[in-house]
Parts: sequence; C-alpha cells; structure tokens
Amino acid sequence: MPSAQNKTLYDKVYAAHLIADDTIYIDRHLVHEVTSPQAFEGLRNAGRSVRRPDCTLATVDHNIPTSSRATYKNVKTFIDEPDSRLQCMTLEENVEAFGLTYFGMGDQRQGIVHVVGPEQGFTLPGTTVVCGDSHTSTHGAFGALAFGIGTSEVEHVLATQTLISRKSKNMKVQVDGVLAPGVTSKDIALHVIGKISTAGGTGSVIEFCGSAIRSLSMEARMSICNMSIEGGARAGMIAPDEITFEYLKGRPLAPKFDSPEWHRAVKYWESLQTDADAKFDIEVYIDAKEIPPTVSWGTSPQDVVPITGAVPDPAGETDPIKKAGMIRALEYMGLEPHTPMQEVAVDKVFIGSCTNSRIEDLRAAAKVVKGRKVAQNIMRAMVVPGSGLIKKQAEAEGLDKIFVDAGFEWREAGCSMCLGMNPDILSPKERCASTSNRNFEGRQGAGGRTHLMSPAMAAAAAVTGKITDIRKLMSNEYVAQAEGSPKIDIAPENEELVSDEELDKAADVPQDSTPSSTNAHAAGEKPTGIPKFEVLKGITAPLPIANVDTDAIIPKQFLKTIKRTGLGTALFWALRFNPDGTENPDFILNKEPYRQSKILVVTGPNFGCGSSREHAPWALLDFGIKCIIAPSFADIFFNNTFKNGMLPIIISSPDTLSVLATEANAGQELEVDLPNQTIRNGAGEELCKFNVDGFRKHCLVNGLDDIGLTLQKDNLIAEYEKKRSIEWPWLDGAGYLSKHRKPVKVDAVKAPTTNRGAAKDIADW
Ligand SMILES: CC(C)[C@H](C(=O)O)[C@@H](O)C(=O)O
Ligand code: SF4
Repeated sequence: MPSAQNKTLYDKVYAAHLIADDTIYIDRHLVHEVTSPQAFEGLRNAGRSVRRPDCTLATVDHNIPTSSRATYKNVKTFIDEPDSRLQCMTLEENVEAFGLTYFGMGDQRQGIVHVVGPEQGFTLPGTTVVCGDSHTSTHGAFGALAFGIGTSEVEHVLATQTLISRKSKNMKVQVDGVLAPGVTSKDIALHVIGKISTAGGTGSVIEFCGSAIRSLSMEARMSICNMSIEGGARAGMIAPDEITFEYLKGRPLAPKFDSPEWHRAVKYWESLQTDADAKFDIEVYIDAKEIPPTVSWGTSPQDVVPITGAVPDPAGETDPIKKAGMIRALEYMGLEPHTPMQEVAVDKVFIGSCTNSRIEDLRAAAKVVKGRKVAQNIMRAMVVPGSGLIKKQAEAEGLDKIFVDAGFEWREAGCSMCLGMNPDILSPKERCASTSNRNFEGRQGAGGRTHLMSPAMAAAAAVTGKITDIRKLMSNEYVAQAEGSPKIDIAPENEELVSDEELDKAADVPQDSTPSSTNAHAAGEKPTGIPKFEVLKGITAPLPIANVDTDAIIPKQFLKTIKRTGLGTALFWALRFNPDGTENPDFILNKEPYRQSKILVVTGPNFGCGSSREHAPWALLDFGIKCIIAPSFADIFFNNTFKNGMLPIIISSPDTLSVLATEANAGQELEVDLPNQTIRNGAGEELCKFNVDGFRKHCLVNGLDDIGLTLQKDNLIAEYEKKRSIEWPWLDGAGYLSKHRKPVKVDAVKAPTTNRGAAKDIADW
C-alpha cells in the first residue's frame, strides 16, 4: 500500500470509502430501466429495502422513443414497443414503491443517465459513483471513482449502499501539449484506445493528466472518461480543479455556491490530487500535437486511423487471431484494404450518446453545419441532445434551427441510435457517422456499420456525404464555446411533478423514517443462496476469437426482458443465426457435441468487453455454460459471472491454453475442480492448476450470496455513514429527495400488482 505521501487520486478516493475487506461505500447510485428490473425483483424477493434513496437517482433513457413528446401523457400510452414499454413501466413502479427520485419522460431533467448526473450536480468530486451501465466511467471527469456494475451489483448497492470492489491497478495516461486545430477530446479518446487497445486498461483505473487534459472543459473531460471503458479500464479519473468547481457552481444537487458548505467542499476537493511521488503500475505518455482527427474503420473501438489514413490491410498482420478478426471486420464493414477513409460515403449521421450529446458537442456540430445543407446521399441525419435541459439550452441558443434548416432531425433526449434499443436504428449494411462510443457488430442495428468520430467530424460527414477531414471545413471561429449565450434554469420547478402530499400518499411513507433506519432486516440478515459451484465436468467448446464483446454475447434486442432467465436462445445471436433466422452450421455451438457445452475455452484475450449487461452471463448460463476459460476478461463481465454461480478462469500461459483448446477441439470433456483449483481431462488426468480469489471461491463453493454477507456488516456501514455525515455533510439526503420524498421502510414497500398491462398508470414525478 502506498504511504500517505505517495498516493494517486484513485488510491485516495478508494481509501476514503473503504469500510472493510474490499467493501467500499457508494455515495451515488444512478439507475436506469434496462439493468434494474431484476435488481428490484431481488430486493422484493428477499424483503429488502433501498438503504439510501437519498443517494439514488433514476431516469429512463435506453428504451424511450426520441420522437416529439408534444402528445406525451405517460409511458404506457407513449411507448409502442411492448417490451420497451414494460421496462419503463417497471422502473416507474419500482421508483414509486421504493421511494426514489426519478426523472421521467415528462420531466425536462430526464436524459441519458450519464448526462443527467453531472448536469444536476449529483456527481461530485471525491465520491464513489456506480450505475448498472459501463459508461459510468464518465463521472470520473470530476475526480470521482465511477464505474459500471452488473445487475446483481445494482441489487447489492440498493440493499447495502456498498460494493465489494477489489483495488485495481493505477494507470496513468498523460497527454501534454496543445491540441491541433480540429482535434477534440473525442479524438484523444479514440487515439488512446488505438494505442493501448480495448484491453489496455483491464484491471486498472486510468488517471488522465497532463497539460492537454487540464486545458479541457468539463464536458470534454467527460467524453474522455466516458470512453475509458472502451480502453478496458475499470474507471477513468481526472483530478478536480477550478474548471471542475466552476462547472459545479449553482448545480441543484451540489453544495450551495458560496455557502460555508461549498467552501468546505472545495477545500476537500482541492486535496484530491495525485501526490508528486506516487507510482503508477502502467504509464502512457502522449504528445497532444501528434493526435490527428481520428475515425474508426472496424468493429472495435481500437480499430482507428487518422482521418488522412486508409483502411488497413490484414495481409500485414502476423497474429492469426488478429488477422482473422480484421478480415471479419472488413467484410462486416463492407470495406476494402487501402481505401482512403475520406472516400468512404455514409448513409446516416448520428450526433448524440453519453459521449457526445452535451451542449458543447451540439455547438461544435452546429458551427460546421451552419449555412450548409445535409448532402443528398444522406438518408437521415439526427441530433439527439443528452437531456431535456440540453435540448432547451440548445433551443435558447438557436442551434435547433441551424440543424433543422440544414436538414437534420432535432430529437428528444435519450440513448437513441447509440445502441438502438428504441426505434432509432440502422438497417443492414447502412453506414453511419456516429458520435457514440461503440462500433461493435450490430451495435446500431443488425448489420449496421458504425464509424466513430467527434461531433464536428460527424457534422462534416453530414454536409459532405462522406467521412471528411474536419479541418477542410473549419473557419477561424471554430471554438466549442458560446460567449454570452442565454442561460436556462437547470433546476426548473417542473409542472409535471406531482405534489408532496401525493408523493407521500403514493409511497405510503412513514414520516419518521431516516436513511440509516431503512435496513429493517439488517440485524437478522442471513446470507441467501446462489447455485453452488464445486466440480463441473462437460463438453468444452473452443472459441478462437479476441475481444468478444457483450453485444456479441447477447445483442441489445434481448435486453428488454425484466427476468434473468430464458436468454440461452439469444446467446451469440449474430454468430449462431443467419439473418433469415436459420442456424449458421459453421458456428461451434451449432455443432455436435458442442450443443451440450458446459465450458468455453476462449483463446483470444479480453472476453466480455464492452457493456455491463449481466444478460451476457445469464445467456451463457441459460445455454448451459457455467465456466469460461480465457487468457483475460473484461472487469465487469468477470464480476458478473461470479454473482451468478459461474466460474471465469484466467489461463495466461498460451501453452496451457493450447492444451485445453486441443481437448476442446477433439470434442473431449474437461473437468473443472474448484475446491482443488485444478482442470483435468475427461480421463481424470490433471492438465493444469488455476488461481481464484479466496473470497469468491468461498462464496461459489458454499453458494453464498454476498448481499447477505455484506448486510451482516451493517454496524460498519452505519458507522461509516455517521462519519460521512460529519465530514462530507453535502452528500446526505440533499436535493430533490429531501424536498419531495422520504425514504421508505422495508415493510412499507408495496409490491406492484403486476409488471404487465394491468399496472396502474404512473405519472412522472
Ligand atoms: C444497457 C447497458 C447495460 C449498456 C452498458 O452497460 O453499456 C448500454 O448502456 C450500452 O452502451 O451498451
Ligand atoms: S453508451 Fe449509448 S446506450 Fe450506453 S448509456 Fe451511453 S448513450 Fe446510452
């Protein structure tokens, strides 16, 4: 452990939240409709309450249509797609039943969860922030330790306000110097990922530092931290400074500006700097002037080239797994090696997502678009602001008019075509210039082709009809600022909000309840169960693919369920099935004996990268696969498997992996013995040993659910909360909740009548 003088920012925030044995306190929990239904269901089944409703903020973003809300009354009548509607209605029932602050579709503050948190001042320096969403890394721009979690962990945080989180490695990405004109924080992010790869940050928390980073606005910093998950990192962080404090001034959920509490908070926030002699496990140095406007060519965020570059040639790649991946990516993307990127025509343009949908992004795009028209060949160009308040701000500045005059659609806030869980999708083979963060196969729609780039570059592609070097369209006034622009109210008294009395009535709130008294069940808490894992013997399927992302393990259309079961048929959907729905006979799990597989041996690194969707392990489990062996795993996926009684095994020796893959290729069974940490062949001969974390092994072998175990530490959690109230009083029950709602006791939680149509309409509040 580093001494008091040589700590990184991450070391400091982690240490300040440590309660016991890798258990950290969570200050801020953001919730959305996709990854929460099963977590709330788990709470209900165990009779548990939400420990800190005052530290929890919910909104809908992934499933909602981005069409005009002029006729909006409620989600039940507004959302056509039944599964999307069900997921949003389920969230509304849950926030009502558990007494949580919620920004619904009728509320101007609704938006993408990672846009809303910072905008409201819910995200603060030095806090721990989690959400059932991989891009929670965004909030690290404030010097918060912010990371995505799976649904089981969402349940853990709701119930305990803590998380079991092992200390990660410290990684530094230092970018010094001045960015060249036309180069934005999105280009920094893409350039860094191209350099370190999508697995480069695995097991690490990245601190972004250096003069180029310091010069960035908060919004630009958020775009970089947002994409640190694409670099495989657990989280990205930037030390707070004057730019951070300036951004937080006047935010409704931040300490009141210039109050004694504000000054106390700023003093603390100023201490959140990496000490001069702190050591990092990994260091990456980049000269800002070497970063060009950057664009992706393939199906992984690491597949990037400078805008002046060309599509790469797999012929030059010697690693067989990488070469096969490149060939597949080029075929999927419909690109020929050596094609100059600027000759690639696009069909659609998407400006939005939690990476690039903030006001500065829209201003940068509008500057390029102003006085120009969307090119003839562009079938659809959309601007989707990240929140209702950003939309309002942009309209006050007249940006909507610039976009609409040019031929863009001006939409309502949501995730939209970033992943297309709502109606905004690409058709097969359509090519999109997108400001989002992921270009995985099928990400924006089955068969759709995504090129990642900055908002200015996407705007340039819209007006020229092809991928374009932004520098060709730039005028001298190109700056991401709007001097003297009108300021809108970011804490509007929302007419859509129902009255306090109605809220209290709706939640049946006991007036005397306090946050720390909500854990009515804590004292007698017994650990409940997950399936035990001891010895697993079975057919093992070989998978020689690198960077298998969770979108590939289970695509977005299957995330709309509110259950954990029945996802086996969706496993590896695009690999297993042809576009016409027939089976792809070449895919390993469609062959005998692999249809019966219980184990997967993956020979490429970084299995399970990308999204935090726990649907990925649920789908594997439902198919029958309980153990995955791979050279490395993405962090969130790795955690999620254990929570479901599954065992991910890291085998980093290529020779050992090849022995296991040979058995698998021969259709032989393997035997995984967890108590003895041994893998044997079908005849019982030992092939290798493996390592596993002691606590995780204990939970798996004994079938223990760690929520129950954590709740046994209730006195430590309560003690920490007392200390937190004294040291950082601004983190308690502030803002909207204290104004509108009180937390609920466990026995006041009413199970909703049903998750289906019979449930009563719930207005936004
Ligand atoms: C739905 C959610 C689990 C997912 C994530 O974790 O990232 C989504 O936001 C995405 O971008 O793929
Ligand atoms: S990455 Fe896309 S889908 Fe995921 S939270 Fe951000 S905007 Fe939504």
